[in-house]
Amino acid sequence: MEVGLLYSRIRPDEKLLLTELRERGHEVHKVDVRETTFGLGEAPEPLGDCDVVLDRCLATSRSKYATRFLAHYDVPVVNNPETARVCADKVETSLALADAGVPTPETTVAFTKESALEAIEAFGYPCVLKPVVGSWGRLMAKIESRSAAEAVLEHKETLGHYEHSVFYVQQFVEKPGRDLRVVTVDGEPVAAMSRSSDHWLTNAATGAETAALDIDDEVERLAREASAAVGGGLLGVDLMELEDGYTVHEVNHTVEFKALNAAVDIDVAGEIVDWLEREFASEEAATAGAEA
Ligand SMILES: Nc1ncnc2c1ncn2[C@@H]1O[C@H](COP(=O)(O)OP(=O)(O)OP(=O)(O)O)[C@@H](O)[C@H]1O
Repeated sequence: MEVGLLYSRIRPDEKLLLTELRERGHEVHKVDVRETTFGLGEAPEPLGDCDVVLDRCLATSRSKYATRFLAHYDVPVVNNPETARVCADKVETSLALADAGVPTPETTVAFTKESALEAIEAFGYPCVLKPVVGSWGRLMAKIESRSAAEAVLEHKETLGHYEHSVFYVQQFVEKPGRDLRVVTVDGEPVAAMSRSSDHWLTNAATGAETAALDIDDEVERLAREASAAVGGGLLGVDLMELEDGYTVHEVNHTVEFKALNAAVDIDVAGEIVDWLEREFASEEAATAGAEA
């Protein structure tokens, strides 16, 4: 297979994928998105010749448009632009999950600080204010009082990027000190872990402790449904445990899996490449890969 890897920084996750692809004899083209331009005609070389391009861009704006261009050139891309569009934006994700009947935390969106304050008061304290675009728990605020709400809203309105004037207010979920991450390929769970922390932010990027997780039927079903809701592909579905069931708070479209790979006995990159081969290798490429 010829695989394009669109990146701006090669993280350990990309290294794992590159190693796995090369060991299997696939030809990999690393393309730095910062040095590439996308026109309306032909695909930039060498992306046009690839059997599949992996979008591993860090910036959601780059992911969103680059995947769109690749689809325009008829080059298969993981993830597809619809998935990237939905997952890159927390409002879109919440709507997609709600439309599909997947349980997700109650959320209200407001466009001024006055109406955001009303939404916060309606949830009561604590509640959560999240940037609509962003990851690694950055700029997420747990709001514990009206005075804190007023201060954060004023900061966002005065100092924030224009996206910060979309106020995404969410119920605070009383989770048991951890959340769950399931990596899926077209809905099929590959591996899962829990991420525990004393901090309310329990994602691995904030230094949470990770542990392998055997998922139950309910988590598997929700991971499948969440994947389908956002358009499928290679995803990280994040869930929190409730007293009775689960709630899906995020679906990641350029999923990091280094921490997961270290936590489980499964070769996550290997499973991902197995899936890429199944989905995107032409018959001759698959044979070449098998012979290598
Ligand atoms: N509504 C909520 N109630 C309680 N805790 C929450 C809520 N939403 C998120 N969290 C906690 O905050 C962490 C980060 O949340 P979220 O995944 O939405 O942010 P993010 O910036 O997109 O992070 P990442 O991209 O690393 O997954 C979660 O792992 C979870 O522990």
